Amino acid sequence: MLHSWGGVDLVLDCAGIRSGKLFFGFISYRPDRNLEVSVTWIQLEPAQQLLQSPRNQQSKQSLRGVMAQKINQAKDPGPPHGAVTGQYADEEYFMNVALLFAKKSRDPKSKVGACIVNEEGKIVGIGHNKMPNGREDDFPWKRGGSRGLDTKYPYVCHAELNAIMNKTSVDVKGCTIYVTRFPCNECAKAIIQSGIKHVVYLSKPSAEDPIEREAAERLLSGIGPRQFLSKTEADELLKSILPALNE
Ligand SMILES: O=c1ccn([C@H]2C[C@H](O)[C@@H](COP(=O)(O)O)O2)c(=O)[nH]1
Repeated sequence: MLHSWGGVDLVLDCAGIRSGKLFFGFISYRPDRNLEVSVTWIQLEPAQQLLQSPRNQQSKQSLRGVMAQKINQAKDPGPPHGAVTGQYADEEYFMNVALLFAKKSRDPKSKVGACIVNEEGKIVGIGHNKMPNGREDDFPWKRGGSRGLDTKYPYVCHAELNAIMNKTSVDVKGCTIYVTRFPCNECAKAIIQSGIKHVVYLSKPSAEDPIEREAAERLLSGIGPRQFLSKTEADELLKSILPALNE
């Protein structure tokens, strides 16, 4: 995509999200000089606003996080929250670890996985939703609106809590938690109390209990949870918003 601006030809090359804001990178190119002069990051608008704009409703599902492939191709200007060093491919890797652990869950309906990563980019905790240790066969996996004693809800230990409890480091202060599902309000409290500073989640299914969801949102608002985007989704997002930029 070639644009001309003040005698400089600009090649739109990459885009990404930093701290919940959507950025576009332009590789500037002067015909009289060498290719690739610089990469500039321009903040456009909060990503959530972009997701909600009617123009982008059709791609709402795909507007869910980071434009990973493009970012991987670009030189990484730094970690999104100061939590992960190195390339953005790390993000995909950590979310995949969380997904791998979700697979271990015996919950027939909702398998959740979590992976805690420290500021050096090392995994220091993993967990999935499971019944309490040693009591794995003692409680039902049944669902039920009433959430009574014959359902899983009063017994199951959530993935985030397990990841925190399973930590291999002294503490998880300043860490990032990659979790396959938006945390509930109880996990939000555990995340905050443990000192985890960043939350990256994959899916956000509609909540059974809107009060609990709202509480989770409020609790995590200080952390600014961020939704993860796969490589494919990132490319879709780029494609879907390019026409709008060219209007
Ligand atoms: O933050 C969360 C929220 C939920 N979970 C677990 C607990 C249960 O095993 C399922 C939720 O069951 P539904 O059938 O989808 O109601 O997910 C968790 O680990 N972390």
